[in-house]
Amino acid sequence: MKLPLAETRWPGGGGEQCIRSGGPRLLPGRVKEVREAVDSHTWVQLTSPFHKCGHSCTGAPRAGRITCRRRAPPGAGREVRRLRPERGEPGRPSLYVGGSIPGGREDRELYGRIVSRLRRFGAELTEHLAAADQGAGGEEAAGGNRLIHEQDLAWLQQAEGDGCVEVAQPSLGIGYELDRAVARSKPVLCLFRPQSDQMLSATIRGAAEGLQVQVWGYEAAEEAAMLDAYFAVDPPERWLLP
Ligand SMILES: O=c1[nH]c(=O)n([C@H]2C[C@H](O)[C@@H](COP(=O)(O)O)O2)cc1CO
Repeated sequence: MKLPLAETRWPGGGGEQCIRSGGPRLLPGRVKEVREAVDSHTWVQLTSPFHKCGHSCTGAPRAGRITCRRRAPPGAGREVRRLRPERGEPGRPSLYVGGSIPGGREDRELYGRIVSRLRRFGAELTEHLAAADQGAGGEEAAGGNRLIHEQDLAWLQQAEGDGCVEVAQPSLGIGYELDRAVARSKPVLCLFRPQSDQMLSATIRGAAEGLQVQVWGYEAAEEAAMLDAYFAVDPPERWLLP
């Protein structure tokens, strides 16, 4: 996936803030990445504000930015880092959507329709699922697989509204996400297309339990009606704290 937030800055330019290490507010997996970014005089986008500076800071740190004002060695700062953007919108319940990446590229348009319908009900956190430039190998994110895993789980945790997973394409990743969602008591709608020529795992069928995990059969082109019906009964706003 090509991410728009990857940028390069020369240290010392334009009033950026300075930081030596990420500090305790960073996801643990990102501390190394932040240190590397500082050392290589690149900058990275973070999801939370911070203020832990070993150099001289000017003004208030800006949320989500990190840079180093040390003198750059020749050639430093040219690396373009590919990062995942911040997700969610204040005041709207955030929703998680999952679907197979390696097995589901032919369903990308369907995933796209699910993602855009879900936006009616909340801020969608995992829209990269339907990204046009996403190959079967998945994303290329700075920080690699560990970052993808940690950030997906962070988004899952962040989701106030229900999760929605398209389960027609067998996927270890979806099974894992479903388990994590259940462990965190997040309601999940699993959408399965009986006409997909796939067998839905009995374990997933058997995971359906009351309101928390629901498994619905549908046909492609019915996804909007399914989501409307699901959220009509269980609007995600109820998950927002007052
Ligand atoms: O690059 C990725 N980025 C990513 O967010 N995922 C997550 C989102 C999907 O809901 C889930 C799919 O898992 P799998 O790749 O095993 O089909 O994993 C999966 C990959 C690559 O497998």
